[in-house]
This record gives sequence, C-alpha cells and structure tokens, in this order.
Amino acid sequence: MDARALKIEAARAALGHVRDGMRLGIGTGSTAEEFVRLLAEKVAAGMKIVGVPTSERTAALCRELGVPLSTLEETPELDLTIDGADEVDGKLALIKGGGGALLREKIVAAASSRMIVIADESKLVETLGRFPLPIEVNRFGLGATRLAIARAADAAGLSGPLTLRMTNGEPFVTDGGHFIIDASFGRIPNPRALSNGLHAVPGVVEHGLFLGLADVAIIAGADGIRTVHAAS
Ligand SMILES: O=C(CO)[C@H](O)[C@H](O)COP(=O)(O)O
Repeated sequence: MDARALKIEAARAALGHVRDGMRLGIGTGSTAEEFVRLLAEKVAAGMKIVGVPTSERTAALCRELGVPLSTLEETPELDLTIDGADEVDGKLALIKGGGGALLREKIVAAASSRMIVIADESKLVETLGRFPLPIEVNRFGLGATRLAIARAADAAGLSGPLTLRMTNGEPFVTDGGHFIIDASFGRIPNPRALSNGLHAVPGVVEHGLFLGLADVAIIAGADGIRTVHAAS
C-alpha cells in the first residue's frame, strides 16, 4: 500500500468516530484532506455535522466539497477534532506544523473535547525531533526572537539550526500573518521543558509541540490499523 492509501485508511477509521450532530475540528495537511473527502461523502449522504477548519486551505476544500463550516466565534466548543501530524510518539505527544497551520490547529484542538490524530506509520517515532519543530513567530524582532529561541533550547539541553521557512524565495507567511522558524534540534527527550521555555519567549506566537491534546492516534501501516490511546 502506498503512503496515500495508508492516509485514506487512517482517515476512514477516524470517520467511524464521527456521529450525526457533531461539531468537528477539521485539520490541515494531506492526511486531513483525505478525511475531508470521506466526510464530504457522508455529508452528501445526509450526515449532519458542522466543521471548524484549521486553515484557509482546509476551509477552501470543505467549501468546494460541500462540508458545512462554522467558526470558533459561532461554535466555541467542539466535540472532536481530527487532524494529521508530522510526528507522534507512544504517549501521543506530537509535532505539528509542517503545513504551517499549527496555531489554528492548536486553538481548535484545545477547543475540542477530544482529538484524534490520523497518520501513516512513518509518523510514529520513539522520541520526537527527527522532524524539525515548527515555531510560529511574530515578524517583528526576528533576530532577537531567534536568539531567545536558541537560549530557551539551550536551557532545555538542545541546540541546532533555526531556519526561517521560505516559499518561492520569500518567507512563508501563516494564515495568522506570522513567520515560521523550523528548529532542527534532533531528539527532544523532554518536550514539556522545551515547550515551557519557548512559551516564555515574547516573539514566539506558538510552537508545534502538541502535548496532552491528542486522545487517540489512528496509525495506518502495512499490517493494518493500529489505535494508540493516551494514558489516562
Ligand atoms: O500539522 C500539520 C499542518 O500544519 C499537518 O497535520 C502535518 O504537517 C501532517 O501533514 P500530512 O498529513 O500532509 O503529512
């Protein structure tokens, strides 16, 4: 099975958790898009849900496919968010933000009673950090923020290149109008310490460590679907 087929399998399994009447957070990325396509089929067949998208990209796909949308202003509490991830560890700590939507993804996940992560098995890791950690930063004071991030990482015992994300020769700009620094720290044995340190940097808007947010991960692999639950 190729990677896309695995993403579809994970998305299909997650769809089994969606019930009529639910208020859904809808993630961003290629795996989340497979979920949107399957969800749209259910909606076309009569399922009543309302979705809050985590990016303009996801919102556009939902509109195109007829998935009804709301906002966190209209619908501030959600029943379930289904989203992809760049890395998932065995305790369901995540790295997200490869698609640049980490801020809205975290706000939506935090507004949800439950979060289900969908991924192919390549995303499952023993320790987070192989994937560079996306850090969303205010455009103002970029040099000072970068230095403060390096110091916060150092205090957590980490170091590595901090690369401003670029697209077509220009800095990548998030839906919120911010920049992203991709931090290649390597293994992150204590994500909580790093998270706390990064949150203390004024120019950091948010980072891609999702800790204590995911309840279930649905991982599709060559041997089938594996469901990982967060320890209660
Ligand atoms: O965090 C994300 C976007 O900000 C995505 O969930 C993450 O990048 C995974 O994407 P994909 O399903 O395309 O591998």
